[in-house]
Amino acid sequence: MTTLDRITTIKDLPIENKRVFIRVDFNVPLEEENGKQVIADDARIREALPTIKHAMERGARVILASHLGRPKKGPDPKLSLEPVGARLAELLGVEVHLPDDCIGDAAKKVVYDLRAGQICLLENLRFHAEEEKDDETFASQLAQLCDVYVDDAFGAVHRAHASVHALPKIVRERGCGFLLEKEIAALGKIITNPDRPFVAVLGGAKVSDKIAVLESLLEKIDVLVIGGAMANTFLAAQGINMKSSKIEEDKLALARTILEKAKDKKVTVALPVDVVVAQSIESREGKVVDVGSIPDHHMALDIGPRSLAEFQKHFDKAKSVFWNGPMGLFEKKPFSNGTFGVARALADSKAFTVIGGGDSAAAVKDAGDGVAEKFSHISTGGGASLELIEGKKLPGIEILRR
Ligand SMILES: Nc1ncnc2c1ncn2[C@@H]1O[C@H](COP(=O)(O)OP(=O)(O)O)[C@@H](O)[C@H]1O
Ligand SMILES: O=C(OP(=O)(O)O)[C@H](O)COP(=O)(O)O
Ligand SMILES: [Mg+2]
Repeated sequence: MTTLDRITTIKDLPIENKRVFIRVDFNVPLEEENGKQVIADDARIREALPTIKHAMERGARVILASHLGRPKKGPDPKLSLEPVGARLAELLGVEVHLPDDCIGDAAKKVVYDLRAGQICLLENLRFHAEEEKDDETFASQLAQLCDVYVDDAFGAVHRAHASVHALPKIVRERGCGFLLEKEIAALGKIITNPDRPFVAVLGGAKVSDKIAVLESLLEKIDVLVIGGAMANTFLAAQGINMKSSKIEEDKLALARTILEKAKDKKVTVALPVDVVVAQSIESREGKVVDVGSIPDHHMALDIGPRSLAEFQKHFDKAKSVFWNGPMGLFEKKPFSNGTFGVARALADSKAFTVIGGGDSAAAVKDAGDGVAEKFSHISTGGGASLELIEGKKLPGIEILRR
């Protein structure tokens, strides 16, 4: 079981007057409004506040660092952390300094000028390809900025990336923040000893990342409910023509293996029987069709009402539910019913319900008044909580141990 054994918490780290690098997960969902990037849900910023405030109050010179999105090649103004810095400044009521690069002279200038209790937010770590390569030279450039390393980026601890892995490897004074502690404590029960039946609900768009997790997840669960873009690949793997839907062609064989393995393990798999389709993600309305009857040039963008009713039957019997990944393109109204329907169904269920993921967490908050509050735990990490439940050791946690 994952515990925080031999991991120092920020409370016990010598941070007074020190330069303290806090890795946060400020990878917030964004919406474009009149050509500007606007934060759709600031939960990941709010959840990091206890650690940030603690460091400021103890007179640390605080250096926050995060990734945002998946920039393809170098700096991308649409994925700048600038709006995040502005929101953070509002929430804290202090100035947040924003160097325009996370390493080099731009960063050094801002960081070395910080006084005790002051705070800066480095620009998107992924503007450097070295971040995702866990590059040691890049990590040593980040290390030049700080004396102490704190990881509070729960949503990114499953990534062996430079700011999560190579950097803490070389900073002797290292530990975790309050959010990481809180997440591990809250997820503990569902990781080690979930009440059964245990239902996992998987959706979302990060199919190639998350499909591999399903194979070992089958060892832990009784029912696997699949929706969202994840379901498209599984339906295609069963020979259904998904037409223009988003499919991961190179994962079809793996999807078949998972379905076979589920049969062997007597894990029930529920896939959509109907979907909401449209010709493009910009379409203003969708049409409900059976999965076998998707019209040419149409793509599946949500689960349909019959699927929701089928999924509900599994939720009614569940004692524990873990959900990661929306059931469709819920950000657009015509394709939100499946996700909001599952959210409402789980909110009303008697099971221990955990939802994880930046987008999933945002979705339950949009699902209606009082829905989010009825979940037992809303985790800031999707992939991270999924891999913890799967039983994996996560690089960002393991590297913090003494
Ligand atoms: N059928 C679909 N087609 C296109 N996008 C989808 C579909 N289903 C889900 N999505 C998208 O998946 C995204 C979230 O995926 P992911 O990041 O894996 O979830 P989370 O952040 O909760 O872990 C959402 O932006 C949603 O619009
Ligand atoms: O948003 C995140 O994960 P999630 O979408 O699984 O919740 C994390 O910030 C990790 O991002 P990544 O999957 O681009 O490495
Ligand atoms: Mg996401």
